[in-house]
Amino acid sequence: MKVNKTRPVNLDLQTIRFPLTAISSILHRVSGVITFISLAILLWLLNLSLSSPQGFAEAADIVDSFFVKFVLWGVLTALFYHIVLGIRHLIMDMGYFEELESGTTSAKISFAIVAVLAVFAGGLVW
Ligand code: HEM
Repeated sequence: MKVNKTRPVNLDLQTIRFPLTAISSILHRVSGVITFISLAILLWLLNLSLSSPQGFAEAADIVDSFFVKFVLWGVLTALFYHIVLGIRHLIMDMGYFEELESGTTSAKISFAIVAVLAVFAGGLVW
């Protein structure tokens, strides 16, 4: 087969820019995996806190550190991201926001909603 050697080739990763819709999609997968992994840890923590008064004190002690609170905030934010962008996904499955322009706008609006929910998550954790 004859190959056209003059066709444009772009392998310079520094010049490749992902569109916002692609970034929102990748982060949706990442947030789903984070939610899946953190579920086991959160269920273990819930079980510990419900096991006995000492268990509750132990669980409260674990959560009472900046690092753990920061991780909990990240987990909650990932869950909010997954839910908000998941709902956007389901709306797109119904045939809306499928064009580049409306898809980019809906991604921006979803990001803004997640930012508000991330602040709310911070209020819950601290
Ligand atoms: C425990 C809760 C949840 C976990 C662990 C979870 C995890 C995941 C994972 C790992 C994926 C696969 C992502 C991929 O392969 O691209 C996924 C996809 C998806 N999730 Fe969730 N999810 C949860 C809750 C939710 C909720 C509450 C919604 C509601 C909006 C939702 C909506 C979706 C949608 C629409 C997809 C498909 C995305 C696509 O087709 O690319 N998920 N989820």
